[in-house]
Amino acid sequence: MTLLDVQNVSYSYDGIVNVLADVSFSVEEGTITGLVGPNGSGKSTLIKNIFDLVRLQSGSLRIGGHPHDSPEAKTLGMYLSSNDYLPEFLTAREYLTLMGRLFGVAADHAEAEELFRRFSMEGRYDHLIEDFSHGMRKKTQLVSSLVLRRPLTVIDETLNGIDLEALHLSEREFRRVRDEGRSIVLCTHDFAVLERLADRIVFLDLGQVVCDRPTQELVAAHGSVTTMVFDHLGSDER
Ligand SMILES: Nc1ncnc2c1ncn2[C@@H]1O[C@H](COP(=O)(O)OP(=O)(O)OP(=O)(O)O)[C@@H](O)[C@H]1O
Repeated sequence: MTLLDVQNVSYSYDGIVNVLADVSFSVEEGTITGLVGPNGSGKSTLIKNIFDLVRLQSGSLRIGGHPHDSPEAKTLGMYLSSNDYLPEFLTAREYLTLMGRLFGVAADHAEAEELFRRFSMEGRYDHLIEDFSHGMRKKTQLVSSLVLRRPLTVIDETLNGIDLEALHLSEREFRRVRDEGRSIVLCTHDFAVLERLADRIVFLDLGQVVCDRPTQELVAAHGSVTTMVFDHLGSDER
């Protein structure tokens, strides 16, 4: 079943230049989708549209069949932003409690503490986020998404800044999320991660979807995601 449906979305910040131009794609339940594109291609703008952080100007966006700006849609999707802004005056436990209340679910603190241990943050769950390093904040964001189990999680560059051990664990956890029938949209410039994880790649360039294909098919045709991107960037059609 389709979990996220993006249809003909265009967006302009200034009313002159289209940052997104007629973007359409969909995300099925139980899948990992890689969202890739050069700097400034519109990935974050698209994500902001999906989560109603900027007002949709044209096209349609549905999450779980609900209009993206409805309360129903807003409980289904979680967005991990590319920055590490978290409420510094809360402990990690308080943060997860708060996030759980926003989504209307009870955070499983025992599971979160266990994930903190596995993410090499044992004993830090009751510490103020203010004292956390950049990587620890990123891992706190990841733990919150893993514990709160939203059907759709959009991860915008959150894997930047975490160490290899945490990346290894994250990949394992993301596969578990997929096996449980939930979906992830992973926005990253790390194509090796996507080749290992993503079922499908959506490539955005200059605000348009120029490739939307299963990863295996794409790698079979081009050799790698990097080659596909380089081929496109160097092509005459651009
Ligand atoms: N608040 C804003 N006001 C005006 N223009 C903006 C705003 N945010 C982004 N833009 C512009 O929109 C375009 C797309 O930016 P966006 O952040 O969506 O790209 P991106 O693909 O996420 O880039 P990156 O890989 O660098 O994060 C860029 O030209 C950017 O300058």
